[in-house]
Amino acid sequence: MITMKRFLVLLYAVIAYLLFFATFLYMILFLGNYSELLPKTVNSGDEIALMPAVLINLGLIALFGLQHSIMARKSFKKWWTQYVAWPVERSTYVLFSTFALILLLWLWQPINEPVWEVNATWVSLILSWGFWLGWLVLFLSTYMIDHFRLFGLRQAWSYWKGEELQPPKFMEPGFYKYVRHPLMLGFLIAFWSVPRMTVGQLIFSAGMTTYIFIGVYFEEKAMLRRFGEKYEDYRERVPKFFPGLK
Ligand SMILES: C[S@@+](CC[C@H](N)C(=O)[O-])C[C@H]1O[C@@H](n2cnc3c(N)ncnc32)[C@H](O)[C@@H]1O
Repeated sequence: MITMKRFLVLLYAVIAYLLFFATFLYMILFLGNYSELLPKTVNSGDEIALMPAVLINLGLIALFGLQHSIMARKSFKKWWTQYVAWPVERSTYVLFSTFALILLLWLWQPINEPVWEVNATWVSLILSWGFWLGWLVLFLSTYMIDHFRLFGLRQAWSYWKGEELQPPKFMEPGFYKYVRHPLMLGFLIAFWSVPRMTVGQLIFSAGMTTYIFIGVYFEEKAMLRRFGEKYEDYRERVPKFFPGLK
């Protein structure tokens, strides 16, 4: 019975992870405007009137931001872990984030009016590479802190093996020696490395950038609560997003 329960927990975590991973890959291609590969991208599809499109898009970003922030709060975690057991708590968070992302990608309204369009081939090339560099920085950063814990697999794996889950440790590996938020920096690079920026995509990039700043503010407050002086010292020494910029 216990083995069955452990197996189901692991299965749930793996399914949540795979669903998230597939949706995230879709999002990358969606933002890269790979319309030959996807049924819909950030700029493709039928356009509706400007105002409703802007409001729908802002609403979708706000919904994603609220889900992501509220469910990450300590008080929320305290409340819902009465109903959701610790081995599946993070996976359930990942699952809800995936649903919010699917909704955003599915209901996104294209607004194809260009804001900028880079004509110089070399600048366009740099921006196209920047887009992929951003995702690479993000992906590597997840491994530097703990990819499997971040996406709930470590928790389920510990439960499967009957081990106690160790509390997260403060670390300064790799990119984290140079900036406090390399993962978010990866997002910022990818969101803004756009050779042809439309009004629709600008709403996405600006909206998500705003959310990143808000999310990081709350994350730092939580890190200060958890790690105290250690994190305070880290904040003194290491810049937030840009290496060398205090
Ligand atoms: C989505 S990750 C983003 C991390 C960071 N904001 C970034 O952009 O690289 C959020 C998780 O990373 C953890 N985290 C952030 N910095 C960390 C560090 N230096 N050592 C260990 N864990 C960290 C936080 O506890 C949080 O659960």
